[in-house]
Amino acid sequence: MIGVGSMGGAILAGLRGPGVRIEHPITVTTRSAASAAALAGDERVVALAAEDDPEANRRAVRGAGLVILAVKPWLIAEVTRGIADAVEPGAVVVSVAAGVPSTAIEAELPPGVAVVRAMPNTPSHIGRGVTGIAGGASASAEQVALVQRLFETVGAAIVVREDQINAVAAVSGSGPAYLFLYAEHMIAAAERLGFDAEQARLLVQQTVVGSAELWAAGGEDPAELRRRVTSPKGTTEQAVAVLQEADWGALFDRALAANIRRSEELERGE
Ligand SMILES: NC(=O)C1=CN([C@@H]2O[C@H](COP(=O)(O)OP(=O)(O)OC[C@H]3O[C@@H](n4cnc5c(N)ncnc54)[C@H](O)[C@@H]3O)[C@@H](O)[C@H]2O)C=CC1
Ligand SMILES: O=C(O)[C@@H]1CCC=N1
Repeated sequence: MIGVGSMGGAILAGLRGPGVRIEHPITVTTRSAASAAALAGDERVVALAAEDDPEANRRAVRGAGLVILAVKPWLIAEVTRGIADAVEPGAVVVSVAAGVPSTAIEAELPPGVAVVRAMPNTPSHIGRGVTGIAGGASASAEQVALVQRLFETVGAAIVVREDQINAVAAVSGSGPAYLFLYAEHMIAAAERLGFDAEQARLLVQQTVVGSAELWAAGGEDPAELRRRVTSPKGTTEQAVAVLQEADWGALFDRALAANIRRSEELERGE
């Protein structure tokens, strides 16, 4: 794995979690020596720092059947170019970057190396992620299935068309941020009602986590779960009516469209 930041770190943490068996150590590269040192002491991970060793990325990919690129979108081409002659023939290179088409990565690699895009999210950290996976023209269905199995070890994974990856990024890749934004605002509103910071955080965190687990446990439609909270002529319906004034349908359409527009800008190198 090249790059162990927020997303690479979440995937790595998920892979190191209980229930995942790692047969061979995962070689990862970080930019700084301090980040590599933080990963020392676990026999399942070999961490090399680009700062210490300019050959780190090339060393990491030698002998690897599966390579995950988890650097920022604008570094993907440069990093891929740097490892191109060290990648094993027949290897699968997975990019989790938003806004970098598979063709741009394939262009940097020798023929015979497959490129697969994956759009995961940070709950992968605790094995609860969801990932959209799309093979480039260079990838076979078996190679796409292999990448799907990898991401299934850190959550759920679905195969989509590459032209849907930007939409996956908008919905679930960025999705945790929307939920945390909700939590931030709810905590602030609770504090304005007079709760101290600790109480406000507990009330909101337990509500978010408990509601999510309730949904996961029963699988009912969220509209039904909402109905069960909303007593006719009760208090919830008053708050929900105020919230609905914001026209969440249109608001989410605009937010997701802005997200997708940014992926398209990244695709154009902007
Ligand atoms: N953060 C998220 O929730 C998600 C991020 N992604 C994608 O994941 C990729 C990484 O994003 P983040 O993890 O958020 O960024 P980040 O900045 O936290 O992580 C990138 C890491 O790559 C390291 N790095 C940079 N150049 C390197 C090099 N030459 N060799 C080795 N390591 C190097 C950096 O030091 C940094 O730790 C992006 O392409 C993004 O589009 C995709 C889905 C979700
Ligand atoms: O914000 C970003 O660009 C990345 C892609 C999806 C989530 N985080």
